[in-house]
Amino acid sequence: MSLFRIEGLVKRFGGLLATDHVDLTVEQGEVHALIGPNGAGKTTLVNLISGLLPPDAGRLLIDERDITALPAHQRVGAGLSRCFQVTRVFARETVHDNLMLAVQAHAGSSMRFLAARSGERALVEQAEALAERVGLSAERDRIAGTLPHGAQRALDVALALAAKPRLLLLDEPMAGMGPDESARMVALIASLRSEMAILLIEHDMDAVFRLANRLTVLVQGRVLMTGTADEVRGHPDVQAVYLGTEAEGHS
Ligand SMILES: Nc1ncnc2c1ncn2[C@@H]1O[C@H](COP(=O)(O)OP(=O)(O)OP(=O)(O)O)[C@@H](O)[C@H]1O
Repeated sequence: MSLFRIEGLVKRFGGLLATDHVDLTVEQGEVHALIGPNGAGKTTLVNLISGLLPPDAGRLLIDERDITALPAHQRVGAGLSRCFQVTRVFARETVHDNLMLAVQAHAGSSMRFLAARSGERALVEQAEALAERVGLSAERDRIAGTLPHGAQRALDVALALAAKPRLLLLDEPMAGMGPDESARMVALIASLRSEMAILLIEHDMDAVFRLANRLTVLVQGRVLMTGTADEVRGHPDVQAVYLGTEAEGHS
């Protein structure tokens, strides 16, 4: 049984089929990459998954629970957490305060039965554990907006992890990063794999091929193929349609 399943998903914009009967599964412990040339429909699919857009047909299931009709915020409760291409970090707050806001927002009902002081302590411990998880413990008291870009993206991942997701949706986590920052983000994503399923949308093909157990290639809204890195690399249609455009300077 797949942790996450997309069945026959369709999205039309007027006469354009931006999502054309897409089927896709993500297994527990898997990094599944979604790739495709510009305009293939990756952003539309991400918006359908996170609930920012309603589909015209099809279903989305987490652990066999149908989440198709749930609004975005309720999908988080169902186990879906998203990192954004545009970061949602509060730039004027410290790293620690950003994390405290996130863990408070997701504190379960069990917290309400704790005395105020031990409840607060438990939240602080969670915030500190998240900072450590993404390598930001030393930056605890830094104003988030003053962190280097890569560290801000790591903080964004930590904010998504505060929801304790079963499926983490990463939308171009390496965007705008230099090689060192990318390498750190690759290591971070790899370290999360055992705890959750990850759907990764990323243009950095080195990172994708290093991380992904399977890849789905999207072209004009349709799934061209799903396979391992070797299967995708070796597929003549992929080389023609996708990697060909990549070599011509697609970012
Ligand atoms: N709100 C909208 N209204 C009309 N057409 C749209 C809308 N959003 C996306 N499209 C169209 O749907 C198609 C898929 O776009 P989408 O942004 O999902 O592609 P993408 O693979 O994410 O591309 P990129 O890598 O450039 O972000 C494109 O042809 C785009 O012009």
